[in-house]
Amino acid sequence: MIVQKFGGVAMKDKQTRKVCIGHIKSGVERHQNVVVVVSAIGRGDDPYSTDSLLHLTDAFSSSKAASDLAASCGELIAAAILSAELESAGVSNKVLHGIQAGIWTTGDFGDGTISDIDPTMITDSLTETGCVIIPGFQGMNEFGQVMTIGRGGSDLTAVALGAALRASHVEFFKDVPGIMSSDPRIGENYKKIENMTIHQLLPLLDTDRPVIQKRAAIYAMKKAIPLYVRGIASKENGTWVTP
Ligand SMILES: Nc1ncnc2c1ncn2[C@@H]1O[C@H](COP(=O)(O)OP(=O)(O)O)[C@@H](O)[C@H]1O
Ligand SMILES: N[C@@H](CC(=O)OP(=O)(O)O)C(=O)O
Repeated sequence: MIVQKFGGVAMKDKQTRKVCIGHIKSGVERHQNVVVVVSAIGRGDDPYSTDSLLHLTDAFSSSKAASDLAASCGELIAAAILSAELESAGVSNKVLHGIQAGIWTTGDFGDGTISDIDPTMITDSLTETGCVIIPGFQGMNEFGQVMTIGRGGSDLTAVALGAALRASHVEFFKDVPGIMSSDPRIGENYKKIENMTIHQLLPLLDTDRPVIQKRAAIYAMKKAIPLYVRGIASKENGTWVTP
């Protein structure tokens, strides 16, 4: 089995999600079981993006628990939409969220840490359907409260699930065709890297908008999970990142 992660850009609109559905179909055909981790739709001011949800009221500064609960809804909405669109494309699937997903967190609201994963419901569901969708960026603390795990945290959800489920690798679908020698948004002198180690990747992640969340890369290194970073719309090979 593999884990596929689709971020806010991949989930942006029906057009991009159609492309994602093609990747999920191919994933199920090749690997039988695919766990799909989704982020909230879009970025910035887009409706239902994480930032939009966090700005719904300035009173969230008085309740980090309420702020996290609102922020977590972005991934939940994305999971529901993708689930429906997959069904309508003939791909049977199931969404697991909250306690069902078995992701336990500790630490501070807005910046929690994954403390444990109980993958029982995911593995049980994979006997019924080849595609299980998990909203990224969140888990539940010991009091049953929803907690988010830091910006860009769906990458960590994907890697942690990959480790807990012993996935062969975790695939990330990005708006770039792979990992470049430097951020293509910043300069022009970059080239795509075909293969690299996670150790080599880490220095590239010390930037405002890293291609993968650094915590997720460190988790993958500790748990020895291979990563494959590829373009959403690109036919070319992506970048393999090995432990
Ligand atoms: N070395 C790099 N190679 C490729 N992309 C990079 C690199 N460093 C930063 N990036 C940025 O990462 C972005 C892709 O990640 P992001 O949009 O955050 O994905 P997601 O939507 O999955 O969270 C690219 O648009 C690019 O600007
Ligand atoms: N939606 C959350 C979590 C996340 O990982 O998003 P993305 O995969 O779009 O970077 C955020 O904006 O921080």
